[in-house]
Formats: sequence, C-alpha cells, structure tokens
Amino acid sequence: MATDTVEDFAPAKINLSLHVTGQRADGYHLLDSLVVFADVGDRITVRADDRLSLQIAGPQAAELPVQDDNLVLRAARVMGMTAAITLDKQLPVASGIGGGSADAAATLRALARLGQKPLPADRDVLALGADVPVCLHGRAVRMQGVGEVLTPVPPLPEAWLVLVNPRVAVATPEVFQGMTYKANAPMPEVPRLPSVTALAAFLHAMRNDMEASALALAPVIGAVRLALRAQPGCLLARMSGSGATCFGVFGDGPTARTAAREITAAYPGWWVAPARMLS
Ligand SMILES: C[C@](O)(CO)[C@H](O)COP(=O)(O)OP(=O)(O)OC[C@H]1O[C@@H](n2ccc(N)nc2=O)[C@H](O)[C@@H]1O
Ligand SMILES: Nc1ncnc2c1ncn2[C@@H]1O[C@H](COP(=O)(O)OP(=O)(O)OP(=O)(O)O)[C@@H](O)[C@H]1O
Repeated sequence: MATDTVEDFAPAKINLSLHVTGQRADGYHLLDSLVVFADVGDRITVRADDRLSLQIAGPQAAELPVQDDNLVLRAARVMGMTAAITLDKQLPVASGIGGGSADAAATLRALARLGQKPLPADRDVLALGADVPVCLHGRAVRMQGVGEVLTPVPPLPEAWLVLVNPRVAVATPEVFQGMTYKANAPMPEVPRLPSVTALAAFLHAMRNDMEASALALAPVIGAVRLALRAQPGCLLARMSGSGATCFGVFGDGPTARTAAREITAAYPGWWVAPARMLS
C-alpha cells in the first residue's frame, strides 16, 4: 500500500580515525577514515505535497535558519521531488559529526521510499557533500578518496561512545586550509577486532590528522578531549571529522552514561550525548 508520510533517522557520523593522505589538483583532500555511526541523530519526515518545503524543529533548530541551500532541500532537488519535509535537529551544526550530510542521506532514503524511486547516481550523491556517500551507506566502513571510496571492514565489537561538543562551530574548509602537512601515512587494513579493548588499541595507533589545525582554531577542543580522557572507563578520546565534537570510547552503556553525566555537570554549556556505536 502506498504511504504518504515516511520517516528516516539521520545518525551522527563518527570518524574513529581520519588520516589525510594527500590533496587533489582541485583542492579536495584524500582521506583514509574508519567511519561508524551512533544511535543519536536527527530525524527526517517527508510528506507528499505539491511543493517543496522545510520546517526545522528540535533542540538545535535555532542554530539552523531555513535557507534554500539546506542540504535537506538540496537532496530533495536531486531526487526531483516535492514534499513537505520536517527536520528534527538534534545534532549540533558544523560540528564534525556530519549532521547536514546525515540529513541529506536520510532525505534521499525517505524520498526514494515515498516516491518508490531509485536513489540518485553515486556522482550526484557525492556532489551533495563528501560525507553524503558514507552517510547513505550508514554502516561502519573504511572511507577513502575524497569520501566516495567505501570498503567493508570486519564486524566491529559492541562499543559505547560519549560525544561532546563545546558549542563552538568549526568550518570544515578552514580546518583543511590550516593543515600544514597533508601527505600523512594511510591506515593499515582494519583487522578483526574482537573486543572493545582491541578496537581501542587499534585506534590508539591511528590519528585524526585534522586535530592540530582544529585545535588552533578552537583551543577549547583540548579541554573537551581532556574532560573525556579523565572519565573512568574512557578507552580513547579523539576528535571526529573537522571538529569540534570529540568522542570517547567506552566498554559499556552505564559507564558511558555516567561519564556523560559527569561532563554535563562540570560543563553545563557543552552538548553531551552518550550513544551506542552502530556498526
Ligand atoms: C572532514 C570530513 O568530515 C571527514 O568525514 C569530511 O571530509 C567533510 O565532508 P563534508 O562536510 O560533507 O564536506 P563538503 O561539504 O563536501 O566540503 C566542504 C569543504 O571541505 C573541503 N573538503 C571536503 C572534503 C574533502 N575530502 N576534502 C576537502 O578539502 C573543501 O574545501 C570543501 O569545500
Ligand atoms: N541540514 C543541515 N544540518 C546542518 N547543517 C547544514 C544543513 N544544511 C546545510 N547546512 C550547512 O552545512 C554546514 C556544515 O554543517 P554540518 O553540521 O553538516 O557540519 P559537520 O558536522 O562539520 O559536517 P562534516 O562532519 O560532514 O564535516 C553548516 O555550516 C550549515 O550551515
């Protein structure tokens, strides 16, 4: 039976590692990243309508005025469809966890279901943003190229994350521009990692090559990492994407939730979310 309303989840994207290995002639950077998703995110609802519209609600709505270039509207145009779209904005904007890209991917999925149409061609998905292909994939994967090369990884162990954003927006292009060295070593092949401690040990040998540049633009990122590292049970703390959000890796849900509560109590102005890692 045809339905006229479809909902989709837009999970936060986390770069567990992010190696910048080079730069193309057009300025885009070559990446090598282990990407996972978290069970916190935005929510997209699309309803059949004869014109295209967007309403933004939710705790982060004030950070994102409705504009024609919102990635949700751009994704709808790529699908060639009109609909009344609602975005429940939970993720902080411009924070390195792919909010806009996840919204675009969820919009593509929801509209494809609504209109019973195929998803757009790969190049049209990439044109929406370097992180949109991985968000459309939606599962743990190794991401290379400028974001378009996705290679499966062995199943990852159960793990919990605490995401912390100091409420400082960081612009991705500025962080790339601020990098002094752009020919870093790629990641080795991701081995089978049977436990969360094995995952953390593997990640300790990896990097986020954007951290130093992001830290220069937003020094508070250093305090975010330290606050995570100080929590009992935190196996690793690192920045995701171009920042400023950092994540901590934890072995179980209660420990992650306790850490999140402690950080919220110490830094009431920060955005803090405990989450299960979706692999
Ligand atoms: C840093 C990451 O978050 C890692 O997952 C992504 O590569 C960023 O993905 P995104 O936000 O979807 O990026 P886009 O919206 O396509 O690009 C924003 C800007 O970042 C720079 N950019 C982005 C991706 C990439 N591989 N190289 C780049 O140099 C470009 O200046 C571009 O104009
Ligand atoms: N639906 C959307 N949600 C968030 N930002 C959007 C959206 N549509 C357009 N944007 C614009 O995209 C910019 C980047 O926002 P986004 O939250 O996707 O960044 P990010 O988390 O740093 O992404 P990434 O990790 O992919 O680099 C913002 O400055 C915002 O103006």
